[in-house]
Amino acid sequence: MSRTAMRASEKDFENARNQLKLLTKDPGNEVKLKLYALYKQATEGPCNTPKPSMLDFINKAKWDAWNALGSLPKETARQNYVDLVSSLSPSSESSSQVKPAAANEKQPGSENIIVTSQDGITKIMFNRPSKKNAITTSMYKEIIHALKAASTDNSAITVFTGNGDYYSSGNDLTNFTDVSPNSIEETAKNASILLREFVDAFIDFPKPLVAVINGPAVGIVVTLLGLFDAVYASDKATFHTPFSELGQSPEGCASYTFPKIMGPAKAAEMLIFGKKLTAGEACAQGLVTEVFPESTFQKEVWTRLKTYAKLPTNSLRISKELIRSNEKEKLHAVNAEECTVLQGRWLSEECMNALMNFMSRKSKL
Ligand SMILES: CCCCCCCCCCC/C=C/C(=O)SCCNC(=O)CCNC(=O)[C@H](O)C(C)(C)COP(=O)(O)OP(=O)(O)OC[C@H]1O[C@@H](n2cnc3c(N)ncnc32)[C@H](O)[C@@H]1OP(=O)(O)O
Repeated sequence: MSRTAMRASEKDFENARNQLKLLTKDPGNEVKLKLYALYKQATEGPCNTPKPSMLDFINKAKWDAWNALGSLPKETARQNYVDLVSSLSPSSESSSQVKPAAANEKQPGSENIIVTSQDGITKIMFNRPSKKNAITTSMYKEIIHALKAASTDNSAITVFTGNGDYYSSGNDLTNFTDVSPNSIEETAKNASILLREFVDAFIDFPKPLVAVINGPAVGIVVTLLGLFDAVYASDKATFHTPFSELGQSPEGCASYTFPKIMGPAKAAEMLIFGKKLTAGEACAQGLVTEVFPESTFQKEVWTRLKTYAKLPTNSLRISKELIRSNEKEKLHAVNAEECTVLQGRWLSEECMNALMNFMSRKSKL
């Protein structure tokens, strides 16, 4: 994807407002309501007016759309507004990146992350099977962008999955190996900033987020699961967070979500001692919603998700908001703390030795 994650400035926002006035084609009521809601959220914050009566249809629809954004931060609303306007303008070079979802529409980007929208579901797929779907620096940025686009597209739910035998082997360990000794500290700082923004995008994601775990999952793709609303796993999936082995520490808010989900003792076995769980064990501990036999996994899960995606979209968002909103501030604080700690870990001898071990194993030294 050409556009990396950005924060829209006041100027971008103003430009988007002007660009909207120049539209020649009516974008339709649904999009207009989204624009209205994002504009109000960006300028006034969360919905702060009394709910109109049931019979005041137009104002009620506007109020519902604004209210559905819950506590979405003003900055995110501003960015989403700019992205949505840009997607409506035929002259915009980035228009295809953030279009509202249409049937079987594939969004362009690098081939390592494939984003498609169909049947009310936006699917974000790790597509680097020869490297077990390890996540490169540009993939982190593409995922942030894909989540921002999915938060305002027409889909009801957003699903992550992997192509090939792995869901993902987590962070690409070579992200850190091409760094010159003089720029190690700067790289660690930049990585910490990117990681924080990446995890923030999951914390703030307003629609139901589902993981379809088609195979083994390692590292950050496991820790993030505590921020998902449903996790469906094939019985050949495993869940592994080998942070101590790598001289690192947990991220993705797992230091907070895992003890809450599975209790501190089980969380410690995973996050401190790196115990790998089978899908059945992860389900018994509450990290996974349901496990399916590999032979029927894809069919059963996608059939179910298509049914869920037909549910009223505002209701889905509002229910998610009710479940998650009280935790958001805490999660952002946990994320910030984990990223600061990791920044220090990446500079440690323990971490550098672990990366060297991985590289020497690769080069068969
Ligand atoms: C500004 C700087 C940018 C910074 C970017 C932001 C950083 C954010 C960091 C967030 C913190 C995240 C933490 C984690 O995710 S920790 C987990 C990291 N992952 C691992 O430790 C897994 C490492 N891989 C393995 O152990 C094995 O490969 C695996 C068990 C997954 C599979 O083993 P198998 O024997 O079946 O297959 P191969 O090893 O032969 O793998 C096939 C090829 O794929 C390459 N591969 C696999 N995983 C990774 C990986 N994580 N990173 C890089 N490369 C990977 C493997 O090397 C093989 O490649 P070749 O065919 O070229 O040898």
